[in-house]
Amino acid sequence: MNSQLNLSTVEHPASGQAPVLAMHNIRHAYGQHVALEDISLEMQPGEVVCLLGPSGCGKTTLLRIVAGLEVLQQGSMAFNGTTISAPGMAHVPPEKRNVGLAFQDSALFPHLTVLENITFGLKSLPGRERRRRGMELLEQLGMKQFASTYPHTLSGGQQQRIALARALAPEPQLMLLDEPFSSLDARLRDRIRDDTLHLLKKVGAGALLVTHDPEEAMFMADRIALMHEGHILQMGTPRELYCAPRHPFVVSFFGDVNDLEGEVKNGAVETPVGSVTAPGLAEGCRVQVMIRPEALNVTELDEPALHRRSHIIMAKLLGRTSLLHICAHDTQGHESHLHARMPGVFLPAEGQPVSIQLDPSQVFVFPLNLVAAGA
Ligand SMILES: Nc1ncnc2c1ncn2[C@@H]1O[C@H](COP(=O)(O)OP(=O)(O)OP(=O)(O)O)[C@@H](O)[C@H]1O
Repeated sequence: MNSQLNLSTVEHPASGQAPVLAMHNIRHAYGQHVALEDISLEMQPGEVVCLLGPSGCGKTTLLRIVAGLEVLQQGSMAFNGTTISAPGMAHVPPEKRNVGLAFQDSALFPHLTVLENITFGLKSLPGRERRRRGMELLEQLGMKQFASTYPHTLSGGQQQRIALARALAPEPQLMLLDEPFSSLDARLRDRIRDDTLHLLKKVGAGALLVTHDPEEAMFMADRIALMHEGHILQMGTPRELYCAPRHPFVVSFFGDVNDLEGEVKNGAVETPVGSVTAPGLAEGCRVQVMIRPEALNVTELDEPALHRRSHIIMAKLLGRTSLLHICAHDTQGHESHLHARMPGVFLPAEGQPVSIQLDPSQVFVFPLNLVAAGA
């Protein structure tokens, strides 16, 4: 980092080691449109953090602010305990930030060999050392044999891996990746993701990765920041977000869900698939009950088909699981259309009466009409 820049230092007595990235109260607007509001986030060295959320929620804007491609408007940001952006400070350009950038369409230099592409950012090192570092990265990617070939002879996936190695070569304190796998077909994407994760962990680089794919975020991330309309709605490990979501949006973003309404009576809510506890919610409170399809364990009943019993509407094989459409009845006879997901091939006939057991760990209760952002 440029020592001539007037950078102040932030102390982090709790961990002893300053976070590789610390952002506090970032706000960013394009004209009248507020793209980010009240964003605070810290990353520890070597940590992979995913910015996850639907299109337009502000992921790329946040990454661009970290990279220095957008000028910070409000809030502050520090790298390794050194404040790099804050009100009144001069903008530090991307090339002075010691970050590695890998974007979806990161193009390689066509007139340079693979090795020359990788060592492009290592001009300050002696020739032998540059070559050693470049070959080491190629070896880690299993692509040593391509050192002297030109990019146009490589497949899209191989080019993607070389672009990643080029960004990693100067040993940046932080890698910034914006949907780096989205231009690849599904099979290749899985492999490159896997390679990328192992390479990041092997070299110990921290990475901030943008994706709109929850499965990709869970695969890659140590922690996920789930964004919605310019806010971070919840930040935590994949397990925390999936198993202890703090907002209905977090539940529904991770997949299909049965969405029911009810009222808290004696600390619980009655649903067509049984009673669900509602800890911390007031008596009489109207609630949203979100039940993942995996929470419903369905068994066929050896009884005559009767409409007023819960029964199968349709069953579809999806591959590793079967999706059941069920007409479920509560004790008052109200009907609900529910989805259940069962492992393997389980395809009961239409009209088959069923009983349904509920796995409470996959059921989430929230006060009705919880406002999305900032809740
Ligand atoms: N240069 C710009 N000028 C004006 N508005 C912008 C600009 N860039 C982004 N926006 C708006 O800011 C909001 C956040 O955009 P951003 O690209 O950060 O979202 P995103 O979550 O990365 O979306 P996507 O996944 O589609 O890339 C959107 O409403 C977008 O239309």
